[in-house]
Amino acid sequence: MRIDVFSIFPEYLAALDLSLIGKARQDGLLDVRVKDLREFTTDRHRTVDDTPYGGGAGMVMKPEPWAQALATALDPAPEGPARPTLIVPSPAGEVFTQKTAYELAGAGHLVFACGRYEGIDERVLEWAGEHFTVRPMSLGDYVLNGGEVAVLAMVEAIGRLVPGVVGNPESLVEESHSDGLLEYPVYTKPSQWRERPIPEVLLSGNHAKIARFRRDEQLRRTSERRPDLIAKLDPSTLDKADKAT
Ligand SMILES: Nc1c(O)cccc1[N+](=O)[O-]
Repeated sequence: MRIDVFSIFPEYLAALDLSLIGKARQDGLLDVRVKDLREFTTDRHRTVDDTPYGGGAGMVMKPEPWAQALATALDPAPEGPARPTLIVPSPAGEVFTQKTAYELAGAGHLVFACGRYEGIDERVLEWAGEHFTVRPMSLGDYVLNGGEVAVLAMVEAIGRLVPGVVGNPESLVEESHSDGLLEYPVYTKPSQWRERPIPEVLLSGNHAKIARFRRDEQLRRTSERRPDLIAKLDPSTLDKADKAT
């Protein structure tokens, strides 16, 4: 998978050189290219913003640097009909979820445009629609100063699902949101810590009982912390035993 990221703060994306994503880049599983938007300006001040038409506070990102930058993500031209997906982190975007991460993990080429200030001139997204599948995307309903933090989160969530990136694919199965529920609590040695024991069933060696305990904990946690997810559950994901809970 090729991933292009454009930002006026490319050093913000240095975290993509680390850990799992960093290793996937070294192994050639992810081809991540971070570029400074200011490389695509033409004036001596490397200007990327200007005042908003219609007035209002703040500045808006100029269209031409973005068009020049995004055009480099189209080189070499996509093979066949598949168009790169342009993700624009924005509070006005669709909500990014684990389902989105799985969907995008299957894409061949993702491009991320990190907006700053009051945002990117809307005509950039209109122009980009001729060359990309454009998807404004939000991590949640809160305000950030730019898209870089969101890109770090999305690239990690997507990248780890690309085959070969995570050593043991099994570890992807029982995670929060992988089955629509929150993950169960985990414990490790010592079995007694500051007068706190671990749930006894985990020492039983009875795999069926342990599985039941973990499933019950998932349902309990999800009901307590994210009742909205329970409402969304596909009834088929609840097996007979769950229904008996
Ligand atoms: N919420 C927000 C923002 O305020 C600015 C850029 C990106 C996001 N987001 O992805 O959630």
